[in-house]
Amino acid sequence: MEHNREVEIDGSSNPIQISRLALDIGGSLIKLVYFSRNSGDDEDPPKYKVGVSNGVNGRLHFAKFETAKINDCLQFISANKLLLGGGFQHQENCTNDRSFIKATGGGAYKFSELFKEKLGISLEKEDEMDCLVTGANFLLKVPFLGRGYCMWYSYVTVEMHIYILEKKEAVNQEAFTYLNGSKEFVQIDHNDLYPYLLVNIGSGVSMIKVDGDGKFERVSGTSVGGGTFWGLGKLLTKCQSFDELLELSHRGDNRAIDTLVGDIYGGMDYSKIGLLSTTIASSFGKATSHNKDLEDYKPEDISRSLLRMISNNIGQISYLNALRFGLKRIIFGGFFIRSHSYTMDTIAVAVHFCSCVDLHILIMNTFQPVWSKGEAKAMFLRHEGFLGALGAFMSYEMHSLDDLVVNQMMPLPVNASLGADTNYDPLKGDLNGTESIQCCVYRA
Ligand SMILES: Nc1ncnc2c1ncn2[C@@H]1O[C@H](COP(=O)(O)OP(=O)(O)OP(=O)(O)O)[C@@H](O)[C@H]1O
Ligand SMILES: CC(C)(CO)[C@@H](O)C(=O)NCCC(=O)O
Repeated sequence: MEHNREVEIDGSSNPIQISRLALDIGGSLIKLVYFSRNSGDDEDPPKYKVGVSNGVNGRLHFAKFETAKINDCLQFISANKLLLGGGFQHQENCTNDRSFIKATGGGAYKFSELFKEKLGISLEKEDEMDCLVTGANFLLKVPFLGRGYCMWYSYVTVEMHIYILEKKEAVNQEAFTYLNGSKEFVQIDHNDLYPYLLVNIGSGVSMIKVDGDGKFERVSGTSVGGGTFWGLGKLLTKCQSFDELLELSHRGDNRAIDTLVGDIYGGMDYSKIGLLSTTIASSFGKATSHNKDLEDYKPEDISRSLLRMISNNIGQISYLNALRFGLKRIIFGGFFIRSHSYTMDTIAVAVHFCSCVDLHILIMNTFQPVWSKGEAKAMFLRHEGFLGALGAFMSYEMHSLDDLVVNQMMPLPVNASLGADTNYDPLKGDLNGTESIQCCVYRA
């Protein structure tokens, strides 16, 4: 039986009932997902609410912490009383205080004792790949709202102890393509969702062929991932935070460090094999220069070059795996992406055009792929970093994808503005980790 108690987390006098907390404790970041029931005097105007029968209306909240600062996370859970209704109690032990919360990721093993010691709670471990797939399938099945509909979001800061619940209108769309700076939301037909390649870019990268709910196979991976970008970037630029490193990349020019085809070919394209003069021939190639040291390169350029190298590499490996299994859709998740335009652009370009066109031609000739150049589509997710945590959340007892229904059908007020995301700058307005979803949990 679940125990919900009312706790105040929004700094107002309105108590919010927290029920269910799930964690994804990764190599770099800890992700939290928790559900809060709407309090009696719901903040949503009743006229926009949908009558959902037999369900409990509320919000899914998202928060994240660096794994290295796990004590902040423990403090956050404790200070905000997320455990009061946060987990479940084993049916047979209702009267005992043997509660547990669902957790996935390597840290569910590594930090199990710490949670027991500091919070007196057991972590019930869920398989990481399983959770990633469940979370991705859930998000991809969130109904698409075209123009004319909106969702109410609330933003929750992850700064310690401070919660700001602020209502905002936004168009609820989860999956989108990104190319040449242009973001396009995609409606995915639920009957045509599978198979797809899920590429989760965390500290390391996992590539999973998804064939259905709970039907998947991890087909590939690479250790050159988000941890590599952050780790190498920190060493090379001396910057102090991941966001700072990303910010640097905005202002950088990779041509200062990368060797381009044109640098080798005297400014010319190598058109015979499909390489433009502007294509990178060798990432960091110019750094071999004898008369230059690290200090002679700008941190901005280093960051940009590194981001390009890693994103490109992941995009290409993903492309080749999609080609290997004849998959047309590649969905990218994980916190490395951070809705960062340059990262998404680089990955998308690598997937769509696979910079090594000659390799593609070779493969075409050898293996007769079922689709041709550029047909694979890279897609990104708004809640990219929370796939595992969402999956763990949904593994509570009776959760199937159908138990959690996003409460979406809210007609848009006549004068409300649409397309809230078109000028969205990820470095300023962070949708990742701060956005909650209005939803409904059945049989909660
Ligand atoms: N604030 C941040 N601090 C550190 N890394 C960040 C931050 N924001 C984004 N990142 C990037 O996200 C990556 C971690 O992503 P994610 O949380 O999806 O993976 P993880 O679960 O920690 O890793 P793994 O699954 O490999 O154990 C980091 O390696 C880094 O590249
Ligand atoms: C080890 C995990 C699964 C932990 O999340 C991840 O970091 C990963 O997929 N790394 C890549 C390992 C590899 O396939 O080379």
